[in-house]
Amino acid sequence: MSKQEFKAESKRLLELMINSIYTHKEIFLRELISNASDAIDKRYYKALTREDLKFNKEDFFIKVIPDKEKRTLRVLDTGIGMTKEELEDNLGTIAKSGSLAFKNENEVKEGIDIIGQFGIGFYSAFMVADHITVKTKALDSDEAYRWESDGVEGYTIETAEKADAGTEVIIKVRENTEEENYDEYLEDHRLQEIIKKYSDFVRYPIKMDLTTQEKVEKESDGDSEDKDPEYKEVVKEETVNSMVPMWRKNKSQLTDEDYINFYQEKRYGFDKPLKHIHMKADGTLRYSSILYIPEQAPYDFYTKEYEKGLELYSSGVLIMEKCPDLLPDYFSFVKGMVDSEDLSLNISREMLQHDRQLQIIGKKIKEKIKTALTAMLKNDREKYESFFNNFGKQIKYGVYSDFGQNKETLQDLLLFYSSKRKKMVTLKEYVEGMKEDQEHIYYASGDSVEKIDKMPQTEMLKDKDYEILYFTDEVDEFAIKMLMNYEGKTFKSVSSGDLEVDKEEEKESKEEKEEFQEIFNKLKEILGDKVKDVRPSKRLKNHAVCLAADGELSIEMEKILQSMPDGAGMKSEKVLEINTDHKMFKALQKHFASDEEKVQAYANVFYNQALLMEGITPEDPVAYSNDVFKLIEE
Ligand SMILES: Nc1ncnc2c1ncn2[C@@H]1O[C@H](COP(=O)(O)OP(=O)(O)OP(=O)(O)O)[C@@H](O)[C@H]1O
Repeated sequence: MSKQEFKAESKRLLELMINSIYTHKEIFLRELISNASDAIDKRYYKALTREDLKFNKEDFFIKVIPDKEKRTLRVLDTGIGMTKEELEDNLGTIAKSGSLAFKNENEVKEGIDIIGQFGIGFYSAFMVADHITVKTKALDSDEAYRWESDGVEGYTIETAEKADAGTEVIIKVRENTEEENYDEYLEDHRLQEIIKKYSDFVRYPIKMDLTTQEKVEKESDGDSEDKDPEYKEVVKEETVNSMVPMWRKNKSQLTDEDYINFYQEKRYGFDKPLKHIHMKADGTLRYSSILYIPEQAPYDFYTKEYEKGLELYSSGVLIMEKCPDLLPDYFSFVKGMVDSEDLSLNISREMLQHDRQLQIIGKKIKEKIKTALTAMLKNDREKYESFFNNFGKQIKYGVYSDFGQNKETLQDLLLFYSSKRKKMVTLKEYVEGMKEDQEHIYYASGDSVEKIDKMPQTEMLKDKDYEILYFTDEVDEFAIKMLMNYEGKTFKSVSSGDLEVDKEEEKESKEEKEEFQEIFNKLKEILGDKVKDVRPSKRLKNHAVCLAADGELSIEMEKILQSMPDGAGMKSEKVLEINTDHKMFKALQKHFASDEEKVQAYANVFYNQALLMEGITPEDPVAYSNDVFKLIEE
């Protein structure tokens, strides 16, 4: 059986390829510039390997020249050029990459960054062009050639005139359509913008003739100021790209200022970064990265609109503006870039073929950020607290999310306000400061430090000199529940039914309960399902009542869950605690045997007062108010 070759309808294939591979038309310029840069690289390589060739860096550049009248855009280079055969081979065969062949044939050395590998990029120019001309003269050749094509009907090659070696690609820009504005590819500022975005770190200068306004110098009559200055348009050749990628430089060559400038130039944020991390890896997977911890959270940071990610470059050419896979969610505030020459790109260069490489880089990045934050916490507490103020919530979400997978990584980065030290403390610091027989890490939840400070439930612990951590973010208690314990110490809410502070006092409290059993039973009967229990309190000193919660769900958590669309059914097991030494309890005792109506009012007022102190509105404010009046009327 004879083997048949596949036949391809090349016209269709070309059309398909051009219009379905790329998401953004503007990348055609990135592709042409990358080809030009590859061509110069090849010439540089030849110069390294041949004695008779010199490579004077200044002579090698890429130039981008738009012409609005002719609707042409020219991209020229002083690279290696192409012979007639190479033109046929490389531009006449789709998916044939002369650059990949060059890389394979030559042992490409350090300092050469050949980008092309698929043999596709060139044709992306047909997304914006209806006709392309390539004029080229190969190094060491006397002949120049012109390749022309309008994309669908094939191409022609004929001899041409060209003085020096190199290539000039002339694209005839399409006319605007209703959906598409092609004129922008003839505008200086737009071209500049595209070059900066994708090709800023191409190693050779990308030049453009740019028009600027210059003041006309007039004959002046002494020192009077020119009230009516005249300007003229001046065209100057300028280099548009920055060329040297900062991340390739050695750290020792760079100052803090350089890193700040880079952050601002790249518009990673409008603030100043708190810290930068510059890393390079030279193992099997080579990459460099500059990461920043910003000073302030962007306005949309805690919204769904915020997109995390790092810029991803392949050999200095931008592949992705925000590559999310390089950052875990809990470090989503980190900005910066990664450049690697070892990425396996897909043909559009918009994605990677394997995410394994990203996983490896991402893991290292995660470790570096953690190390940097830990060092900041240790060596520059003020800076760390400012960081935590902005991004701490994200770290807490990190502890809580993914079923607590990352809690160990993150637990030592947490800070909470301490009742005792009146400042932020780490969990480690809390545990180190625990009283000898203290078993739990105590915390109190509320809207603000000020409000928590006044919570009746904190009275007794403070009195006995226990330290309490104040949880003011909604996520705090959820995160801590996920953490379960820290260095073997479990977390306990000041509102929990059983504080386990003083065993002796607890015994007393039991005895007391027996003494007032009848009253407490009655109160429970009146309040019904609203509370799980009514008990005498030992934690209260000056206040009459408070709410405590038995079980896992605290009152604060219930409030948060209630505000969520599907959290309405979640209820905490509320316990009404009453201070039996308080005047109000004594008043209740007085009426207990004689006035059923008053006892009802007391029960409701006690309960609703406790709710109010938790920031919860009574279910029936009118009934509550009437009950209050009933009690003060005498
Ligand atoms: N300006 C140029 N100077 C010299 N050779 C060029 C130039 N532009 C293209 N070529 C040749 O044409 C080939 C095909 O280019 P094309 O852009 O289609 O693919 P590529 O750059 O090899 O790969 P990729 O699709 O990954 O960009 C290149 O490999 C190179 O050999």
